[in-house]
Amino acid sequence: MNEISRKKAELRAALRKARLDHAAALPPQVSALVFRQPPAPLLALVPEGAIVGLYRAGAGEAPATSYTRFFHERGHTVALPRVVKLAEPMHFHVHSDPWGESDLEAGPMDLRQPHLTAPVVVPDVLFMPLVGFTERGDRIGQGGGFYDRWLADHPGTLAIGMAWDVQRVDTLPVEDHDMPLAAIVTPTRIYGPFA
Ligand SMILES: Nc1nc2c(c(=O)[nH]1)N(C=O)[C@@H](CNc1ccc(C(=O)N[C@@H](CCC(=O)O)C(=O)O)cc1)CN2
Ligand SMILES: Nc1ncnc2c1ncn2[C@@H]1O[C@H](COP(=O)(O)OP(=O)(O)OP(=O)(O)O)[C@@H](O)[C@H]1O
Repeated sequence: MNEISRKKAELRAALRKARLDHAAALPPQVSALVFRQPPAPLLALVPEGAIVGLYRAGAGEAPATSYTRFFHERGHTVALPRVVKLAEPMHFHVHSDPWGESDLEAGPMDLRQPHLTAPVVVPDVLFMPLVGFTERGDRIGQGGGFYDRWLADHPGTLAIGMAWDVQRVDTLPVEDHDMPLAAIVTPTRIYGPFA
């Protein structure tokens, strides 16, 4: 492992803990209100008819289900990531039932994901979970490289991060393969859109 990877692994562990502790400490009446619907400056980044990729949050992650239902109700095709093996790329599959989630199955890491049979799509706008971020739009994720590889393969997609405020750090080690974000939303702020 090189120096940067070691540093990233350390940061990831600390930030994952901060994220989990923060989410667990939120009073239910607060968690019910945050990330309810995308704020107007973010909505302006989502063209009519755009395919919108989101995620099914795991423990501690910023919840994305309300945004998913919101875009689905507005007539957008919504999609969620599906991962099979670490070595295989992640794909986005149509999520047809954001209210009942009857179209999801158990995936790795306790994540729920669409079945293999749901159509694969390429989101125009992608809301993604962060482990850490900077106010300039640098990000660090779970460490699988799934999002970095997917974004490298789909440079036309606009990437928006969702996070708790406690996940912000002053600087992150950046490697050549790291793909920056177009904007970040937290319960209190919007960072970007970056030019
Ligand atoms: N909500 C949500 N969905 C998401 C992500 C995410 O961060 N959040 N992902 C963001 O990437 C992808 C899933 N990421 C994954 C990352 C690692 C492994 C994995 O198998 N890791 C270990 C096993 C660890 C364990 O089971 O405890 C391994 O290295 O073998 C699987 C999926 C797609 N969906
Ligand atoms: N475009 C790419 N092509 C090939 N490998 C990549 C690419 N992007 C990232 N990787 C590999 O993925 C692994 C994890 O990368 P990194 O530490 O940046 O994770 P991360 O940004 O936290 O993960 P993610 O992108 O899933 O959120 C690294 O071993 C890296 O070499």
